Amino acid sequence: MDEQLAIIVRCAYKNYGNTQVLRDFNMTVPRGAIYALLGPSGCGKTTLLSCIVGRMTLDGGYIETSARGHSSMGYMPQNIALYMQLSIGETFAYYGRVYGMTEEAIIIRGDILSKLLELPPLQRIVETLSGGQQRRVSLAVSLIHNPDILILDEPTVGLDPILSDSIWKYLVKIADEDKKTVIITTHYIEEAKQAHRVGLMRGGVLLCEETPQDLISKNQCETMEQAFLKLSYKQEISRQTEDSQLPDRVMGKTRQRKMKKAIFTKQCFRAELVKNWFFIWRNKPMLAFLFGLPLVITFLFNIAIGHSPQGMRLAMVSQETPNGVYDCVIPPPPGMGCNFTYPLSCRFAHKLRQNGLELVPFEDVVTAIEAARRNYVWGIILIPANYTMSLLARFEHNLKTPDYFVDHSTINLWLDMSNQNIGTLIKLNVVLTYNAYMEEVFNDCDWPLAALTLPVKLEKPIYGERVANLNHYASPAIVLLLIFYLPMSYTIGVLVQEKLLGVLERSMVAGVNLIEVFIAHTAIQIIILFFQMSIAMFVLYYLYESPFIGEPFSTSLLLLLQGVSGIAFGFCVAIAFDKMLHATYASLGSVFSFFFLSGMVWPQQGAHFVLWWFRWLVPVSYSVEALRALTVKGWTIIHPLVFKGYISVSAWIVLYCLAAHILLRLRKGTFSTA
Ligand SMILES: Nc1ncnc2c1ncn2[C@@H]1O[C@H](COP(=O)(O)OP(=O)(O)OP(=O)(O)O)[C@@H](O)[C@H]1O
Repeated sequence: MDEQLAIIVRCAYKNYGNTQVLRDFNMTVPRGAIYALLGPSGCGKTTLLSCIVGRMTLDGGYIETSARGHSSMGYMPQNIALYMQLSIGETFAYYGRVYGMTEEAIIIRGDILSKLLELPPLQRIVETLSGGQQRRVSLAVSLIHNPDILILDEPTVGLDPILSDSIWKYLVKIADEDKKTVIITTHYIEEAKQAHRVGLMRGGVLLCEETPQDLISKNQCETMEQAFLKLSYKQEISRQTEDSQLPDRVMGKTRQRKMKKAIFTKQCFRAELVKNWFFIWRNKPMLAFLFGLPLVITFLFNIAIGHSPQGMRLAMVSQETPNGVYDCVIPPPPGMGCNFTYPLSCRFAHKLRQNGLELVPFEDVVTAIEAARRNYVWGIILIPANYTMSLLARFEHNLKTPDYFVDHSTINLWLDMSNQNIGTLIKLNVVLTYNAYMEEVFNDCDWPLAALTLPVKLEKPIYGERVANLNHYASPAIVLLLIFYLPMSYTIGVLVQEKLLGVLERSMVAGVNLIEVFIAHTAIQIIILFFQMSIAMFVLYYLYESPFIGEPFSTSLLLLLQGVSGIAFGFCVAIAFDKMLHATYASLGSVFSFFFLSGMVWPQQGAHFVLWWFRWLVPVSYSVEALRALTVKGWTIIHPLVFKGYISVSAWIVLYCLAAHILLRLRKGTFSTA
């Protein structure tokens, strides 16, 4: 490239779908000149600048610049594109670090720019500044590293004329004295008089490229505005013929030099790390969400799930006593021994009440069933006539019990099973209550308990507890899903927001790459994850005593890996979707699927066989099993089931990173919403 030139654009073509924005566009920017790019709204100025700074790629043609690296170029996008939670000083420090400046140089340069641009005090948070002040900070950011080439997209919009004038004077000074090159777009045609060269653009084509004086004199006009109007009319008249002459798209090779930079630099990583830290620290509601959610969810999970329903109404029809259950109001006398003057049906009724069931007396079964149909009771218990006598006779005659005693010693139970959980729990309650009351009778009478119980003896469980507890079963799944979901939603929220504000793109134009963004983001997230994990595990395993006999380090490592996989998944979603709503739907959809497939609601072994075959495709499936084995069984990483969990979660991290890389390539390296 000619030494005297800073930027050349040749035969450039750019389309957005079917909309052609640049058509055979040519432009030559000399070194040390201010080049004012003028044109009506929508003619393609921003698109062209985006291609020059590398935010977008051309569809045809080529762009060459004399910039040696990211720090040779300063870019001020059209939108404010600033991190709202940072102060002005922190914003300068962030970009200064990205450009590799020393802390001292950043301070000196920041002072110069804040005087020049009349900025508010450096400790003011960007969010609290007016629109005009934010625009000036944005301009200062593009100047912080004193670049050789400045690309400014409408820097003077909304500024008062005196300030605009001083900015123009500064630009002229750095161009004349320091040989800096400036490309500036503006809607204020007259202010462009101070530029060394003016390019008039219309409909994606450059109409002319002259000095302001030549533009006025060659078109025999008095002002630039008149010259622009004249050229626009000329173009309008000859558009038909021009259109047919210009090819729709150049088929030749596209050449757009990407600025070289190492995959990972300490300076960008540090800048990202500090910026992320300030973002979280300044965002108190976000902090409350990050630390409050694991606490609230695990707490709610424990108080809302796994407990037996209380006060369930059960109709009781007792044919043993003249007034049914009304005769059972008086509790059994204490220490009555093996005495059956107090009916056994009343003893059973009393025990059922003790175990949380509300018994509603009914005279007959038909009315009771009617009550169940009206949703008044969950079931009906029928105690037959002569129950006590028949039961005793059954014990006495055993295998030779006459049918009458068999029928009259049998309690009938009808249940409303429309709610499977409540129906099953009432059934279990009635059976367990029956066993307990019978044990009492056998003990009172000194009869052998072995004659009562099933000839199957349940020994102490090898792992877990004697009575299965749903909460304890689901704890590993809930903690794992939480540790996946929280970093994922945070990553998606932060990155899509940064995309929408244009700050991520600006950082990337300044030289940050997504690997640095990912690593810095993950580093901060790991600190947060540590607290989130501790909170969730404290509530589940300490406060609500879910069984934990495992090794804390291996457990934390698995959870940490799961958290990192959540971050990586969040990255994929944030790259794939530009709109917050779409990203939210994608994340919610996946978390819901993981929720069902993790075995939290129902054991994975009970899923459809197709799901069982493909459960390796479910990112949390093996890790939940591994976590259950780690916590309840106390197995270690050397056990194949636990090892599989670690391998699975690590493989998913790699897979998500690969998917993010492919998505980014498909998007031609841009990470923008444009
Ligand atoms: N992401 C996009 N998808 C589709 N069309 C787009 C997209 N971005 C811009 N355009 C269209 O491309 C054309 C050029 O847009 P561009 O922003 O480059 O214009 P501009 O000259 O900078 O306008 P202004 O001066 O108003 O900022 C416009 O017609 C715009 O509607």
